[in-house]
Amino acid sequence: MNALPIVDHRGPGTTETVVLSARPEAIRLSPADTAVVVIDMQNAYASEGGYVDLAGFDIAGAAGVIGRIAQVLQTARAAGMPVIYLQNGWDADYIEAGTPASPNWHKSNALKTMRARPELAGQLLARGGWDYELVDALAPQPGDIRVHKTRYSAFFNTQLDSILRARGIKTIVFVGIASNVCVESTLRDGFHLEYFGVMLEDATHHLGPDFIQQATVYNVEKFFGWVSTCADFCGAVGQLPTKEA
Ligand SMILES: N/C=C\C(=O)O
Repeated sequence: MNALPIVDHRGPGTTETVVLSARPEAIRLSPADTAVVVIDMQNAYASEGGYVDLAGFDIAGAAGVIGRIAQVLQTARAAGMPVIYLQNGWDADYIEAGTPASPNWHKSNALKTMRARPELAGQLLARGGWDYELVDALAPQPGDIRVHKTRYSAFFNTQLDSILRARGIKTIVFVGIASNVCVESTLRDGFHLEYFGVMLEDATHHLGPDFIQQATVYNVEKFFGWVSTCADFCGAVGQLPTKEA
């Protein structure tokens, strides 16, 4: 029987690789060129009283995602994979958010919520505020990298691409919120920048109806990358030698 296909973008001689079970096919990972990118795990998107909760989105699934992301990050760090946190938001004066000349001004649900509820002015997604901060349960560890972004895709107006290329990263494992907004936007842009994107579907959470998560998973699996799970990632990467911190 023919062996199942395994995607592998490395040349001969790469050591320390594992095969991650994924859809539509398994993909080979190496800590030498794989990073875990944590999208927007901020109070704004995952905590009660944060921006998306105030905007009326259902964040009930966020707590489970936080626990699974914590497992993924612990496993990735032990294997020596870079962990890169993205935080979405703007300066306290919202200069970076744009004006009515920017579609962000019109589409950002954070900005629209503050315009509808003036008592929230200056509180949502403002750098330095609680809403913008990462959730306590996923506090960065020594060696982790933090990148600020001002739009959905982490590849616009940021140093993410050069941070990844400067480390020889070719594969990005995505976790975080929101699956269908910042996660999918960044994974799609990563595809066009020649990165192999892997979405850990149970370590992401969507904004909107449940079918939205299925739609993003379908898009990634069919057009932009690969889909796997927290358990498969930890099971595979957990087999790699532990790197000294
Ligand atoms: N990030 C995902 C959505 C938003 O910021 O409104």
